[in-house]
Amino acid sequence: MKVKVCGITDVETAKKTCEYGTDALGFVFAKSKRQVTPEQAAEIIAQLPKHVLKIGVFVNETPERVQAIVKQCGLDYAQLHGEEDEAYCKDIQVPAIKAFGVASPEAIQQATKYEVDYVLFDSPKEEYHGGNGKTFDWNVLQDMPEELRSKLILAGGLSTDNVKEAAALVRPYMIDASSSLETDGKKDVKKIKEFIEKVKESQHA
Ligand SMILES: O=C(O)c1ccccc1N[C@@H]1O[C@H](COP(=O)(O)O)[C@@H](O)[C@H]1O
Repeated sequence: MKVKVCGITDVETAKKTCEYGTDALGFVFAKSKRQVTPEQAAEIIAQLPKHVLKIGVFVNETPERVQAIVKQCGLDYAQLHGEEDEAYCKDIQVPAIKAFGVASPEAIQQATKYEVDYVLFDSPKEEYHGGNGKTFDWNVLQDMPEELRSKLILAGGLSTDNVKEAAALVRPYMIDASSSLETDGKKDVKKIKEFIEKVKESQHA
């Protein structure tokens, strides 16, 4: 099972997270406690190994700005975490992940309509569109087509305490976390290391 650590804001944490074996790192360009500028993200990304995926998080941004930031920073994917519709996602012209707030099993039907590389299931939005550290009822994902499951990124309040249970129940392609990997609002490399280990153990469980 793959793992993504989201909300990276400094190069030391990014490098350590790569050393610990993350598959992907997330950089938030939307309104967030973890927001970075394209210039900050580009400077961090330039110092990281190529094999780790770099994912930019956007909320209701213009396609032109998403495309420009993807190019400027060398991002592998744009994570669209707002109300971007099917037409927006079809026309975005960069590799894309569409995020959905999951309140019921209907999220599955909604997600299957989108032509994107991956879908991400998170808890419903609050003050911020994501990164709220809240879980949702994973049981609503029980009857998911295997085709969707194979490109599913599971997020929303995942931590070392609950990730094994979530991974076993949902069996996503990738696990994504941000809030639980912080202490006093800053990424905590000890928590990141433990979390990556737990996810990697999950695939053997
Ligand atoms: O991390 C943020 O601050 C953020 C802001 C706006 C949109 C998405 C954001 N992050 C994504 O939110 C989910 C859940 O994170 P958490 O573990 O519950 O904190 C995850 O996909 C992040 O990529």
